[in-house]
Amino acid sequence: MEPIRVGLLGLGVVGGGTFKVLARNAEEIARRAGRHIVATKVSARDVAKAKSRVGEAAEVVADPFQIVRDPEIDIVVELIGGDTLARELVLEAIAHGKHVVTANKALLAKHGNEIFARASEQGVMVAFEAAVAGGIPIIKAIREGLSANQIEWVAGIINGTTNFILTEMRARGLPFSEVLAEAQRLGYAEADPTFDIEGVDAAHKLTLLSSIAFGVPIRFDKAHIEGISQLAQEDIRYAEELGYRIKLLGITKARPEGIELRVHPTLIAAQRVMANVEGAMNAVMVKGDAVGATLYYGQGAGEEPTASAVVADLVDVTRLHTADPEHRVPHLAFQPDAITDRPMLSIEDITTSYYLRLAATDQPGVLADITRILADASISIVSMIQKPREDATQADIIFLTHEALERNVNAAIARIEALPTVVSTVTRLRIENLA
Ligand SMILES: NC(=O)c1ccc[n+]([C@@H]2O[C@H](COP(=O)([O-])OP(=O)(O)OC[C@H]3O[C@@H](n4cnc5c(N)ncnc54)[C@H](O)[C@@H]3O)[C@@H](O)[C@H]2O)c1
Ligand SMILES: N[C@@H](CCO)C(=O)O
Ligand code: NA
Repeated sequence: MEPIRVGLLGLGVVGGGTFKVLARNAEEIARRAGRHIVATKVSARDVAKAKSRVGEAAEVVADPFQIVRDPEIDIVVELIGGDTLARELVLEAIAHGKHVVTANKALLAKHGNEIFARASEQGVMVAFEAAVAGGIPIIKAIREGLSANQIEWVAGIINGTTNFILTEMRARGLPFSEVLAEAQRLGYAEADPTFDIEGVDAAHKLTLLSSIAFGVPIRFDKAHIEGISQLAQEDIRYAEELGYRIKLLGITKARPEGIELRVHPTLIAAQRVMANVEGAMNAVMVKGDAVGATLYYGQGAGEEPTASAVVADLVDVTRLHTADPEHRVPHLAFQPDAITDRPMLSIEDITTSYYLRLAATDQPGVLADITRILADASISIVSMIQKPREDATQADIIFLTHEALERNVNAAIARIEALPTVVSTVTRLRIENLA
C-alpha cells in the first residue's frame, strides 16, 4: 500500500526529533498505523543545513506554502511555532483538505476556536497531543480515557523550563539566569523564554486542557497568569522549612458558578507526589467524579519526548484511512454543538489556602494588628513563623492560612501593607492540597 506522505514544517528541536523517530521506528509505526508514514517533504529556513540532516530521504524546500498546497502531501505537521505564519499555514493546509498535526500551544490557545471550526467544516483532523505536556498522552487520556466522567478539576506542572529552574534553585541554590540558560541549551525553552518564565506557556496549555475537560470554548484571554520571575529564593526556603515545595501549577476547576483558569506559583506539601516532580518533568492530575484522582507523569519537553506525541498523532490520523474513516473523536472531546460557554471566574472568586510573608518592625502589638486584620477578613491562621532580618529591628513574618476567599485576602493585604509597622509589601503564594 502507498505510504502516508507527511510534510514537515520546521526542522528545529521537535521537527528534527519527529524526523528521527519516524525513520527509526518506521516498521513498528507501520504495524500500528496500517500504512507506512514517511516524511517526504520538509520546509526549513536553512535549506542546506536541513538537507545535511535529512539526506536523500526527503525533499527540502524553503517555502512552507509549497508543502501545505502540495496535492501529494496527506498530513501537514506544523513545528515552526508562533501564531502568525503558523496560523496562515495551518488554515491553508485545512483549506486544501489536509489533516494537521501541531505542537503549537500558543497558536491553539489563541486561534484554536477558529482552527477547529475550519477543520470540522473541511472534515479534517487537527491533532495536538504534543502541544500539552509534550510526550505525556494527556489529551488522549482526558478526551478518550476519561470520557465517562464529569471532570472536577485538572492541575498540573505543565512547563518543563520553569520546573527545571525551580528544581535547580531549590536543590542546588543556583541563580535563576544560570539555570534558564541551561534549560535553553537542553531545548526545553520556548523561542521567547519569557513565555515560560511568566507562566504564559503553561496558561496556553491549561486553556486547552480546560476546554477538553469541561466542554467550553478556548478562552486564553480569561486565564489568570503569574510566572516565577517574581519568586524570591527566600520564599522557596521558607516554604521548605514549613514542609512545602513551590511549583508553577496550572489549575482549572469547574464550579457551579463557572470555570477557574489560573497559573501561579503554588505551595504543595512536600510529601505529595506533585511536590516531587522534579527537573523538566511534567505531571498532570485529573479528578473525575467516577474515577477519582488520576495522575500522568513524564517528559513534557525536549526533542524525542515531544516527537513521541507528534508521531502518535500521525498514527491516529493515518488510522482514519486504514480503520474507520467515519470514526472521529471530536477535537475538543465534546461534540461541536454541545460546547457550551460558561462564566469564567476571576481570581478573586477562588478559595484556597495562603502563604503570606511580610517584613515588620519587631515591636509590641505588630502581630496583634496583623492578626486582627486577618480575623476581620474571615481569614484563619494555621501557623506562623517569625525570623529575624539582617536589620535586627525588623523581622520576616510568615503566615499559613486556612482556606479563604481571595477577595478577602486582597482586602486584608491592602490593610496590612498600610500599617506603619509593616515595612515590605506582602508576598502572597497560594497553597493547594490537590485532594
Ligand atoms: N522544544 C520543546 O520541547 C517543545 C515541546 C512541545 C511543543 N513545542 C512547540 O513546538 C514548536 C516548535 O518548537 P521547537 O522547540 O522545535 O522550536 P525550534 O526553534 O527549535 O524550531 C522551529 C523551526 O522552525 C523553523 N522555521 C521558522 N520559520 C520558518 C519558515 N518560515 N519556514 C520553515 N521553517 C521555519 C526554524 O528555522 C526552526 O528550525 C513550537 O510551537 C513549540 O512551542 C516545543
Ligand atoms: N517550553 C515548553 C516546551 C514544552 O511545551 C516547556 O518548557 O515546557
Ligand atoms: Na501530550
